[in-house]
Amino acid sequence: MVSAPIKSAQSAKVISNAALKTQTVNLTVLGAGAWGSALAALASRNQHNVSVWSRRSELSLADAVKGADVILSAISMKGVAELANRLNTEVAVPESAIIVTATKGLDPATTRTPSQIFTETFPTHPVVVLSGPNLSKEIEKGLPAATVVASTDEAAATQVQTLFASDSFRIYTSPDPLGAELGGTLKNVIAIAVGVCDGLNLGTNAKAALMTRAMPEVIRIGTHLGGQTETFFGLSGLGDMLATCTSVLSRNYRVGYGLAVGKKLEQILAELGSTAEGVNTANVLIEIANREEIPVPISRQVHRLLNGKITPQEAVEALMERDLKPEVCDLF
Ligand SMILES: NC(=O)C1=CN([C@@H]2O[C@H](COP(=O)(O)OP(=O)(O)OC[C@H]3O[C@@H](n4cnc5c(N)ncnc54)[C@H](OP(=O)(O)O)[C@@H]3O)[C@@H](O)[C@H]2O)C=CC1
Ligand SMILES: O=C(CO)COP(=O)(O)O
Repeated sequence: MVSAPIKSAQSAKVISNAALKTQTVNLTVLGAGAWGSALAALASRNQHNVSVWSRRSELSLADAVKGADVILSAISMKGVAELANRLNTEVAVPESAIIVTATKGLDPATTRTPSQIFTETFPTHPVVVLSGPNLSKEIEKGLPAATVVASTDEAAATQVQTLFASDSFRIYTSPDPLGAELGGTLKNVIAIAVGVCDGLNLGTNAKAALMTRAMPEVIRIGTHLGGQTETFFGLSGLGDMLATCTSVLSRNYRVGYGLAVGKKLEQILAELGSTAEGVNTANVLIEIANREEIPVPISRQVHRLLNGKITPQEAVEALMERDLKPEVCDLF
């Protein structure tokens, strides 16, 4: 399955960033966590009008989205479906507003991605996915980073690109929202596996093998769900996998590391105090893999580990003892 063709015919047109930056955009960020706050700061630095809403804020959702040109959701996956429903039924979303989603997860009730939820809820609005190797703590410090804004509406993707782009945040557009979103989502489960690998001190060879063998697994399930193969080799796929699997800043990596050094999942999550989407994603991913009969050996061991069915050591043994086979990538 491939993504729908892009609506706009501007693919060859080079748009002047300088010209677009002169237009001030009214941006509403929904979610005042680590990622929503970092993205709001990037847009503020570009002189846009930014308001940030969260379920704890005094600002009502209706007031937050009033007059918005762009509405960006950066809340945890568990709240996305409810938020989309509230936006649809309780408030007046401006007709021409672009909806951007920066959440990396799968809906536990329906297995849908955030962009699928927003597209189904707001079929007349352009929906853009923002996803890439973006550890928010580094971005907050102004360290250089790159990301992808992906949409079937190329003009909308270009507008979002301009809204956030700066000398320290380089943004590429893509016509594959599902691929960009799924790369960022599925790698969280792999980051848990790599955290286990490091927590058990299994060495660099093991870590390289794990990340490399994770690629066909991510591509197999990601393409089955509608992403394009090449997207998984880009910033939002391989790029995000490398960032998340090799940084102690990653909360998903820290979940795996903590389990490997003998902590309980509940304790690790309490200590994190923020979202580690890979825990929920592992459950939804295994539901999909079982239903569609897609082999996901690494994610399956992560799922068993998270659900207390095996120890970290047993998870490693289960992976090493699989039948021997040729390397040739069994992508589909
Ligand atoms: N941090 C990062 O480096 C990056 C994170 N992401 C993704 O962004 C998303 C958010 O992550 P992050 O900001 O780090 O997480 P945080 O835990 O820091 O913040 C989560 C935000 O979501 C809100 N939220 C949680 N549940 C609900 C709900 N049921 N209804 C409404 N709002 C809710 C929280 O509100 P409250 O404060 O009231 O609980 C908070 O504003 C995740 O999907 C993550 O994978 C993507 C790229 C980088
Ligand atoms: O998605 C991220 C980096 O791109 C953030 O990773 P964690 O959610 O594991 O911290």
